[in-house]
Amino acid sequence: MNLADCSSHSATARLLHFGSPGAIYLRRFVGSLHVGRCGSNPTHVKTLRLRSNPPKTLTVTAAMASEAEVAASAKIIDGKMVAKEIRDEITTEVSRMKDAIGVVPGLAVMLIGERKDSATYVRNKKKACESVGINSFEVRLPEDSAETEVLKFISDFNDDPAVHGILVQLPLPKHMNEQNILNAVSIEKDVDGFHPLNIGRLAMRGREPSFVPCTPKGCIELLHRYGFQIKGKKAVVIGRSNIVGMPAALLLQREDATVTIVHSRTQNPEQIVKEADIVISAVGQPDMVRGTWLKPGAVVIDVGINPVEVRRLPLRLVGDVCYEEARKVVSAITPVPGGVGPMTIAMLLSNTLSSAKRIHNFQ
Ligand SMILES: Nc1nc(=O)c2c([nH]1)NC[C@@H]1CN(c3ccc(C(=O)N[C@@H](CCC(=O)O)C(=O)O)cc3)C=[N+]21
Repeated sequence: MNLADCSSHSATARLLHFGSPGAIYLRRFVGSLHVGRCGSNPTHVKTLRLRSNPPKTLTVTAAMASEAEVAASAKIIDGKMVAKEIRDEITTEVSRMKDAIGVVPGLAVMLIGERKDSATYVRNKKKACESVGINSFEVRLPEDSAETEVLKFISDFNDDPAVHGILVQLPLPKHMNEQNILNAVSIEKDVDGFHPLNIGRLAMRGREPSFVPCTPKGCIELLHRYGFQIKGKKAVVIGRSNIVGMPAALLLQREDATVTIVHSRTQNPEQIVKEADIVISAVGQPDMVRGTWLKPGAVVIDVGINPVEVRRLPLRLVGDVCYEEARKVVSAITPVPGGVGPMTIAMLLSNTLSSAKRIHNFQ
C-alpha cells in the first residue's frame, strides 16, 4: 500500500471552494483540526482549518488510520473492462446492421481550436469508432473561426444521411456562443444529449430523451453492470454542471434513488455526503472528497479527471475522491484513470449505434 500516493501533489495550488481539507489556511494555527493531506501518513498530521462555516473539529489520528488499514479494501469498479465489453457488444451490432440493411453508423466530431486535451479526446473518440466499425467524420477548425462556419458544418451534418451522430467538442473558443451551437444540432443526432430538449425530457416523468449525456449514462451503466441497487438508495451527486452533475442527478432520480446535489455553495458538504449510499462526484477538484466524508460501505463513482503535478514528474491523473483513503471505507469505487472516462466513450458509441438504428428503423 502506498500511503503517499495522493499526498505529494501540490494541494495549495488548487484551493477548493468546498469546505474540504483542500481549502485550507496553511498560514496559522486555528482551532483543533488535524487532518493529513489526502493519503498522507496520518502520523504526520498537519493542523489545518476548513473554510466551511462553522469551522469543523475533526481529528484523524494514527490510531484511526491503523484501524482503517486493517479494514477490507473496496472492490474496484473497472470501467476500462466494462467499456471493452460494451465495445464488443457494439461491434457485433454494427456488423449485424451492416449485413442486414447495408447501413454503417456514422459519427461526426467537430473540434474547434487547438486545445491539447480536446485534441487527445477527439483522437480517442475516432480510434474508438474505428475499433467497433463505426464511420467517423472529423472537422477541425481554427480557434478564430466564425460561429457561422461552425453552424454551417452542423447544418450539413444534420442533412447528411451518412451521419447519425454529431458531437461538438467542448469547451468551445470563448467568442462562440455554446448555446447557439448546441441548439443547432438536430435532436435526432444529438448523441451527446446536450440539446435542451433532450435535457428537458430527461427531467420530466413520462418523457424519454432521444439521448442521455454520455458521462452520466456511463456512471449508471457501471452501477447496473456491477449489480448495485439504485432504487430507494440515498444518492449524492457532487457538482451541478450541465454535462455531468445535473443529468447524473436526474438519471439517479429516474432510477428511484433519493437524490441530493451538493455544490460550491452547500453548507457542510461532508455531512451530506456521509449519508449517501451512492456518491457520484463531478467537480474537477483533485482529492477533494476525503475518506472521512464517506459512509462505510458506500459505492463511489468518481468522474473527476484532474491532472496533478507530483514532484515535478509528468502530470498524473487523479479523481475528485482521495482514492487511497476512500478504498478503506467504501465497498466499491471507480479508479482514475480507468473508471468513468472509458465508459464515456463507450456510451458515445452506444448512442451513435442507437441513433442509426432509430433513423433506419432497425431493431
Ligand atoms: N462534446 C463533448 N462531449 C464529451 O463527452 C466531452 C467533451 N465535449 N469535452 C471533454 C469531456 C471529457 N471527456 C472524456 C472522455 C473520455 C476520457 C477517458 O477516456 N479517460 C481515460 C484516460 C485519460 C487519459 O489517460 O488521458 C480514463 O479516465 O481512463 C476522459 C474524458 C469527454 N468530454
